[in-house]
Amino acid sequence: MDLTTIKEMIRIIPDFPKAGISFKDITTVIKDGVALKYIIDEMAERCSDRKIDIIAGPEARSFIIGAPLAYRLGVGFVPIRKPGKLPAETIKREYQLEYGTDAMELHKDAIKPGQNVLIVDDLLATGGTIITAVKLVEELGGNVTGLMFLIELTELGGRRTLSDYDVVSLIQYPY
Ligand SMILES: O=P(O)(O)OC[C@H]1O[C@H](OP(=O)(O)OP(=O)(O)O)[C@H](O)[C@@H]1O
Ligand SMILES: Nc1ncnc2[nH]cnc12
Repeated sequence: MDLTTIKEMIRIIPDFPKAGISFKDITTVIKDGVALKYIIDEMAERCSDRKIDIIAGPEARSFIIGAPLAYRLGVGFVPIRKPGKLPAETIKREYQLEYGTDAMELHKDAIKPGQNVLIVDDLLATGGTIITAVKLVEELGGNVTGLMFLIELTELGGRRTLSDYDVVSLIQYPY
């Protein structure tokens, strides 16, 4: 298995969920056990020189990658969720998507001040989702040590939005 093969396994759906969006569908990767193990191991490898106390990731697709990566690194995983899903006291922020607006919440006791937090997601597009996740984590006093993605859409400016942070992506699309 290698990253070229993983890229070939990603299914591209034109005009989903609306006209002009070239949707990168990772379900075709994660249904393959060898491919899923490979991407998690590859991410773990790229974390080896970092201090990570906990991983956080935004609903929903980051959960698929973030939880096994946390297990592999022997740390915990914290979900950042769409409004109304987390049951205890939360903090909340609104953000813009490539195709709409939304909001996310984080439990107030999810991160301890000073904890080193790796934020994970399946895909970096405009960076709107992840910068919101970063702000939520930082609001609780977390130290964001890195941002890890399976896919980066390089022409949508995510890296510019996240220029203060260490961004790692396994697969890039110039589209
Ligand atoms: O960099 P951005 O422009 O913010 O876009 C990237 C985000 O968009 C997708 O999630 P989506 O909001 O579609 O939600 P889902 O994970 O619940 O499908 C993807 O999983 C990222 O979280
Ligand atoms: N083009 C895209 N494909 C899959 N997920 C996305 N999230 C934001 N943009 C996306």
